[in-house]
Amino acid sequence: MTLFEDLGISPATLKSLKKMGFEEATPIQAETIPMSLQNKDLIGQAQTGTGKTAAFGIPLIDKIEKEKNHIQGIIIAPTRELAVQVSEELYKIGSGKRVGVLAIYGGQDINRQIRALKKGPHIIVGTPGRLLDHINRKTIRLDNVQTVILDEADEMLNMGFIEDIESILAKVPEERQTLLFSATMPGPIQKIAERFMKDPQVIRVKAREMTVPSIEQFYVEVQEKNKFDVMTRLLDIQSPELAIVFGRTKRRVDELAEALNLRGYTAEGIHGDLSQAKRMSVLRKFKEGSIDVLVATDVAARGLDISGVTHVYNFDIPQDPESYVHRIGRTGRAGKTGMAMTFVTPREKSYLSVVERTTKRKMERMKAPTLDQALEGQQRAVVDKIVQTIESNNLQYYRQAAEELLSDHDPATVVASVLKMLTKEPDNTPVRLTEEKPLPMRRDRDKKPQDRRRGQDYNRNKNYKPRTAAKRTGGKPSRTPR
Ligand SMILES: Nc1ncnc2c1ncn2[C@@H]1O[C@H](COP(=O)(O)OP(=O)(O)OP(=O)(O)O)[C@@H](O)[C@H]1O
Ligand SMILES: [Mg+2]
Repeated sequence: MTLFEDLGISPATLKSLKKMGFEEATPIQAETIPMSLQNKDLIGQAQTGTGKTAAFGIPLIDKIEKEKNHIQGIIIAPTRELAVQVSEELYKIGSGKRVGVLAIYGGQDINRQIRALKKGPHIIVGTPGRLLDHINRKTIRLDNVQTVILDEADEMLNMGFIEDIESILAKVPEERQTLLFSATMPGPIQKIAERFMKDPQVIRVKAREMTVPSIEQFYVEVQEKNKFDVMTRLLDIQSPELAIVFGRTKRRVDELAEALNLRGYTAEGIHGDLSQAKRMSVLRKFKEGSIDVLVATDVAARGLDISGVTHVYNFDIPQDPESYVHRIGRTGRAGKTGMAMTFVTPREKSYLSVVERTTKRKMERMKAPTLDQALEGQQRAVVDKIVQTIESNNLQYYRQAAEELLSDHDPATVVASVLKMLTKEPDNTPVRLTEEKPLPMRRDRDKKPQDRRRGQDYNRNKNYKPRTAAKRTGGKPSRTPR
């Protein structure tokens, strides 16, 4: 166990951590904070949900010279939502010291950002495209930046952001500290390290598995055409508090969200073709619990930290093990437990073993549930709710009606009809889902990272040409405005 007090952190920052309820440092924090405070270049890899944000955020905040009103640190993140989330966490860590943190991302009014920049923030968290925009307009100057952090570095490489990042780093003084963090560090990340870092230390938190042990992992073998029914039955049985469903493409995400709504679930999709306002509002509703199911593409959910996500459904099996790790890592965060279900069609079974080999963890087989089991699950959920209501013991206004009912009918009949009324019976409303082409039979183990994002373009760099996407869909990949 490592206490933050033993890591050389200033009292002001320790005070903020206390306020945030952080009692002890996680392993990646314990290992990287002291080195980072000494300005070393680092590559930090640790499992999802283990506090990498604070691992780079705490020393960054600590090193900020408060009186100097210029940008001293920048953090680059692959998506707008992640930039916002990271800036919020940093703001909290820096609240004791009153450090100025600003998120800068595409889809938000640039003039508003320029006004905020004039106030002299110490730290900027941004997406590559919009950061570059401001640099070119000279509304962001990086001459005094001492620390650069790439969060989800491997993802930014996948998305084709490398040239944007290179242009940004060219404006930062050479004698900076550069940090790279992600739960996955596939081979090509070495390229970034060689290009942008000075003799980086690699810190990998030693873990037997690449995924956290507190996530139970299952696979369900199912034919493509039965996937949706199986998923809704599982949702009925498992009754997640909050669930994330992953689909392979943006079209898939839209169709799944619509289909789930048709069957009576409150679901909304999130992906790169939606307006920024819509993306933000969907996430807000999901966090507040007014949506139970968030349907997402891989990219949309990278790094997101939403408490209360108890279940992850891989409706389409991910194309590579890294995506799997990040997808299921939306649950089981900060020591909580979670459950992940991966649907696999017979043709795609080889992907399952590739995932298992990489994560060094076997998924347990789960049988597709029957309709009866789904009904049972729903009933159980209602029974639980009734028990909770009994325990809350706030029933005086209902007693008289209850006693009248019981004088005319036997108790079991009364309770059974209440159960029937409250139970959401499994719903077979027909839905329309365009069949996804199965993933190609797997031969090559090391696909080029650029080939991964078929149809998933998300704030992507203009120089990025998703070769396979254009070919397969016959259309030009769209691009979200910066
Ligand atoms: N030392 C700590 N004690 C308690 N909670 C912590 C601590 N450090 C971080 N957390 C909380 O744990 C959660 C996960 O942290 P974070 O989002 O930084 O994980 P991550 O390692 O970046 O995951 P991912 O790989 O998915 O991006 C957050 O809610 C964060 O506030
Ligand atoms: Mg993170």
